[in-house]
Amino acid sequence: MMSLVTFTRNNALPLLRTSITVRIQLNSASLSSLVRLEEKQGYAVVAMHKPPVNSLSLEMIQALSESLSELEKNKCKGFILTSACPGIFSAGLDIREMYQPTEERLKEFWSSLQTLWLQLYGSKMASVALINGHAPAGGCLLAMCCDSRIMVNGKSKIGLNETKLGIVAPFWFKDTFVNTIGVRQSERALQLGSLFTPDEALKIGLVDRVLPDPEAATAVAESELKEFLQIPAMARYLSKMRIREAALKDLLENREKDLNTFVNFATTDAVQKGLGIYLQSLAKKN
Ligand SMILES: CCCCCC/C=C\CC(=O)SCCNC(=O)CCNC(=O)[C@H](O)C(C)(C)COP(=O)(O)OP(=O)(O)OC[C@H]1O[C@@H](n2cnc3c(N)ncnc32)[C@H](O)[C@@H]1OP(=O)(O)O
Repeated sequence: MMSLVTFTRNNALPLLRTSITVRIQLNSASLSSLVRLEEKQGYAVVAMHKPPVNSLSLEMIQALSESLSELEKNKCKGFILTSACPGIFSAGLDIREMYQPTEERLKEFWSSLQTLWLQLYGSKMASVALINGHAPAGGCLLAMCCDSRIMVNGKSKIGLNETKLGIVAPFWFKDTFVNTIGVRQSERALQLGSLFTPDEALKIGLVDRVLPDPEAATAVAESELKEFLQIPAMARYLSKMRIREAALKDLLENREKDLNTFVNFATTDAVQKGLGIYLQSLAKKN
């Protein structure tokens, strides 16, 4: 057993009740640095660190889940979700998990993603996504689960581009999208698989602020999180649930069905062929 996540204290006045270093015991020796947790004054920074592109493999998804559980266990009030990989927030689901998979791993992969979404979208903690790079598909989903999104300006894009890969975002991705940018924008963007520049994302409400550089974005993310944390926690959380609870309930009640739908769809010849071609196109680029 090796630690997957290290949680390092660097502040003298923590709200989080942790010892100097908390190590979460998980089941693989090779996963020790996928998520970096840093304790700040009154909140935490959760930084994804799976170079080159923070793709959401099974292990990465589980590492994020474990990190959130650890924060909850330590009564953390809020966190900033960001990336420790320059230029990339997250490239979304690891396509290799869905390409020529074993059924067992594919099921565990999807079930872990469901768990992460339920945890993040329904979190009692306040959260801000500091989007410091590309955020397609699953990367966009992670950002949308947060209470606020601050994006660094530049060449990065954000959106749900699943249709471009010949796949379909599941209903709970769609629900998260609709709750963020509304029905009309979602219907159009989902069909087209649109990826938005920071300014375009700002215009449709997919992000809340665009800042010129990572330093400015970090400062704004911190002040944004502090603003959320100043609101009485229960009132803030229940208000958030007014918007999110229907979507959360829908997945909770239909997890098994959603899992079967995903496995059946992902393993069709057409999807496998499409994913293979997409992977090749990514590799050719290099
Ligand atoms: C199947 C049933 C329905 C399922 C519904 C699923 C819902 C959500 C699906 C997803 O999240 S699918 C993932 C969608 N993501 C993308 O389309 C992004 C693809 N990647 C890119 O566009 C680019 O990599 C980038 C993020 C813009 C970064 O570009 P950059 O030039 O910096 O890096 P690359 O050279 O392209 O990539 C480096 C390296 O990483 C590999 N890679 C990139 N993205 C992924 C990924 N999502 N999964 C796995 N691997 C990925 C890429 O192939 C390169 O590998 P090497 O060539 O270095 O081996």
